[in-house]
Amino acid sequence: MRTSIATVCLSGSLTDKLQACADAGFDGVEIMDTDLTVSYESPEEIRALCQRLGLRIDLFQPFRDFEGVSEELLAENLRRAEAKFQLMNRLGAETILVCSNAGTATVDDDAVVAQQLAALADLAAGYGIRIAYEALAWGRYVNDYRHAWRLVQLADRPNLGTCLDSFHILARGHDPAEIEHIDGEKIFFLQLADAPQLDMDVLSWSRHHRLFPGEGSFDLSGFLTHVLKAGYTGPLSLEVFNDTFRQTDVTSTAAHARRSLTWLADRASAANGWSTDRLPSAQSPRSVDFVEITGSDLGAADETLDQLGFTFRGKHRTKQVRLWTLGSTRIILNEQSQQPAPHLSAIGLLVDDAGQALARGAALGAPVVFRRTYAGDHELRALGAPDGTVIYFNDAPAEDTWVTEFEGGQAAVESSHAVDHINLSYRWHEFEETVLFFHSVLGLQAQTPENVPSPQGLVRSQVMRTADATVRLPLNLAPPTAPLPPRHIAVTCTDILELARRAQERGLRFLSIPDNYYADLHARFGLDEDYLSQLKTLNLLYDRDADGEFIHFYTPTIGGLFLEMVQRTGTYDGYGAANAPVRLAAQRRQLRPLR
Ligand SMILES: O=C(O)c1ccc(O)c(O)c1
Ligand SMILES: [Mg+2]
Repeated sequence: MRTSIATVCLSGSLTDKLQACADAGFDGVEIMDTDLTVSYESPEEIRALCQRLGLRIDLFQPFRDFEGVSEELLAENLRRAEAKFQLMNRLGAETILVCSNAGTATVDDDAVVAQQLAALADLAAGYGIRIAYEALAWGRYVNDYRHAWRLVQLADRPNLGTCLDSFHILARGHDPAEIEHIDGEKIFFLQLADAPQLDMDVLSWSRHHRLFPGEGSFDLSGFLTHVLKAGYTGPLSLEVFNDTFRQTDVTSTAAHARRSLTWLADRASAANGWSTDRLPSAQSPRSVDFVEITGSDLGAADETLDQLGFTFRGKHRTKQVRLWTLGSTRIILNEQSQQPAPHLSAIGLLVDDAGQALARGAALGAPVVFRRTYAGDHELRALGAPDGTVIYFNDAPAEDTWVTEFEGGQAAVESSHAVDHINLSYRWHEFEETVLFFHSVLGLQAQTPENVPSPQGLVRSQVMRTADATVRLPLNLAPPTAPLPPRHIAVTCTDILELARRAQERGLRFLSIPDNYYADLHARFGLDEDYLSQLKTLNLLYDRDADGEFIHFYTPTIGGLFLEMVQRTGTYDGYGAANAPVRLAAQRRQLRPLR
């Protein structure tokens, strides 16, 4: 697999971008015309830099609004093109992307348009240049890849081919299977971009919301399969116009981009039984093995866990670490930290093969985290998620392995309590990369995102989970100027009223819910007065849909996190989304800004 990336995906100057592309291991680049225009380096200097960095200039782009025009405009467009061909000769770029006319086209006649493309190709031939013609989804007359391909066939020039861009094809809902009818040698270039499913005009969707493969909802593995089956042998190139990636650190975004192609090539190979570009197989987590909370003073966490009915299982024999459990929920309190505020620092996952999970993550560029272990301690392997949260893998039963290292606590109490979900919050620049991390490394599926209003702006919420929903990670994206919302661990129970009452007796102060919420609950669900007043007394929240009910409560925040107890009835599969704004507003009242 040869890889390439358009300079428009990244922040910085052209030279910054080229350096970052080389560092990330790309083989080539698509140089955007404007990136060169705003550079102080000459085309020869950029060419020499690319050579030194081992980058091929796979494409120069875009050339706009060429075809389907009057004779007079055609002459002007050919003059404009010739100047770019001369520039490309200096740059050492051999292929130019010509996108379908979205601005000045007045002639909707395939014979005429093909003739004009043929004239352009003939002019380009004199400079040794190839034309890759791309149908923009919003092209005036040409906006379907099949139409662009018909025009390329009609024009019939050896140096004229087509450029396929997954965004334009999939955003319009055009069937990608017909790509297999195109002669592979005539697919001069392939651009790949994912995107979330959005209901908006296609131009804005394309210019602002494209994502790297694996981060959106397009079936790019299926798309790539069609292109490869057609016989395309050129580079897989990323062309992702995205408002966030244009601002994020160029080096890490280039690495993030490169990882998305490693994942995609593996997916396509796996789907087709090909042996090339394969990664160690994804280890879908079976369950949450543990959650670790770190901070220099975790006394408040001990108190809260005790009030919720967790069992203290003891102190670690060699480290300043304690363990609390409730059923299969294991919470580790780690005081080996300089950072005073308690925060959710690590998640342990039970997988079938921890070595394989680690190898896959490492092959996808996730840092392997080394942890000092003492003689006799069970060794857990770990990767760093993009925000630094550590993900541990265990493939042996916890109670028989690392749990035995804790001493001086009480015996385990059998119960059905388990981790329901772990809610993780992120800053604006960490989010997409985290989605790609959980999807590519662990095979978690992204659910449809939702926006939750908070007093400091909209919080984007996107759940990532295993196919069987045993491991669920709702990810929250903080508004850019707001403090990071606290993270939380939600634990299941079967009798939440009883559990809440006992917790209250032990002194737990629940996150206080306003009376207005209960008036709204009454209006929405017509709950029995007595039940409603029990919910209100205990600060419980309630949701219901056709599948069942969801009853839950929150503890006050402890530094950067809190706990939630939840009871699901029937097959309720949500997270009480209607209650999230109530929680965010309630927490705002008691929160001071974090990190
Ligand atoms: O948004 C655009 O104008 C644009 C330009 C060039 C491309 O290859 C493309 O896919 C979109
Ligand atoms: Mg494109």
